[in-house]
Amino acid sequence: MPTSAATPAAVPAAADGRPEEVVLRVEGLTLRYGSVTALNDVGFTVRAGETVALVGPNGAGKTSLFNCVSAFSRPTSGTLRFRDLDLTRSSRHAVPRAGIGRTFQNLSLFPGATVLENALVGRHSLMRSGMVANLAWWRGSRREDVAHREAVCEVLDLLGLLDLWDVEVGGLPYGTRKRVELARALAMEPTLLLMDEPVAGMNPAETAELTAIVKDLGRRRGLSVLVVEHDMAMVMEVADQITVLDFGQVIAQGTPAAIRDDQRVRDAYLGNSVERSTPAAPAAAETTGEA
Ligand SMILES: Nc1ncnc2c1ncn2[C@@H]1O[C@H](COP(=O)(O)OP(=O)(O)OP(=O)(O)O)[C@@H](O)[C@H]1O
Repeated sequence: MPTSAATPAAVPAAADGRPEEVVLRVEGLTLRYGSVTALNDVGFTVRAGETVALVGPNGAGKTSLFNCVSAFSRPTSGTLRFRDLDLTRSSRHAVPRAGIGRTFQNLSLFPGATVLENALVGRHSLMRSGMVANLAWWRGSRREDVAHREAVCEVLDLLGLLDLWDVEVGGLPYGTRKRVELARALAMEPTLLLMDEPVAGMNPAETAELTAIVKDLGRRRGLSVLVVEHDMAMVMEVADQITVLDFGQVIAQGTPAAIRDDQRVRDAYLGNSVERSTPAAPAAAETTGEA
């Protein structure tokens, strides 16, 4: 599986201390829906192995940005590059094949299929035939494709799902189903994982479990992650960098410590919730204007 590079070699660092290799570059991104400007001149980067969080109040533009990165929406102007791929010109089908995986705010699993079958669907971008055909094939065939199954079982093991491989997804608790969805995204061997509100609707134990998994993916396994999340305790725990949007504009960027101490962010969004949910801040780092 993609994350099998369990302990990545030391990553070359840029002058700002962040990894040098840029995986996702967003520059001057603007998206208008008629008279509504959902994104206005947004810029940031996701570097190799980094977890970058996008936060902001309702309507700030987070989903609009995710939709641009997934090629579900075409930006009005600006640059959006995933490695060498121009995402402003890509079809949405090209995005997973290029190495961008996604989990959704609302679960989109096959409830009558098993954990293994659902995760195997994530391999479809690595196969020649389509997703539904693949699902039917896996169910109907006794022939095993060892490489695909082994890769998926490795992902299930990583996410604590291996014991449940033959259980139908529909009967599983919500938090477990969210992990199955993550397994499906990881099974496609992404370089960049987009996570849309991964802990929304989870109880505290499920949230803690998923938070640990996301940290592990980014820090120990070298996966780049872009996460939208309203749970600021989770964001502060997993993020290397945070970009804060308000009314479609970037109002702050930087490390969790810097964001926590940024007055504009406090005024616009965080209020006192961060103080309640995170330990006392160390001396504030500078927020960066660049990504
Ligand atoms: N299809 C659309 N047509 C018109 N306006 C839209 C459309 N989608 C989003 N918007 C507007 O764009 C702005 C940004 O919305 P978006 O959903 O991206 O925000 P968000 O930060 O994801 O909010 P939330 O946290 O509530 O999901 C909002 O003003 C929203 O009403």
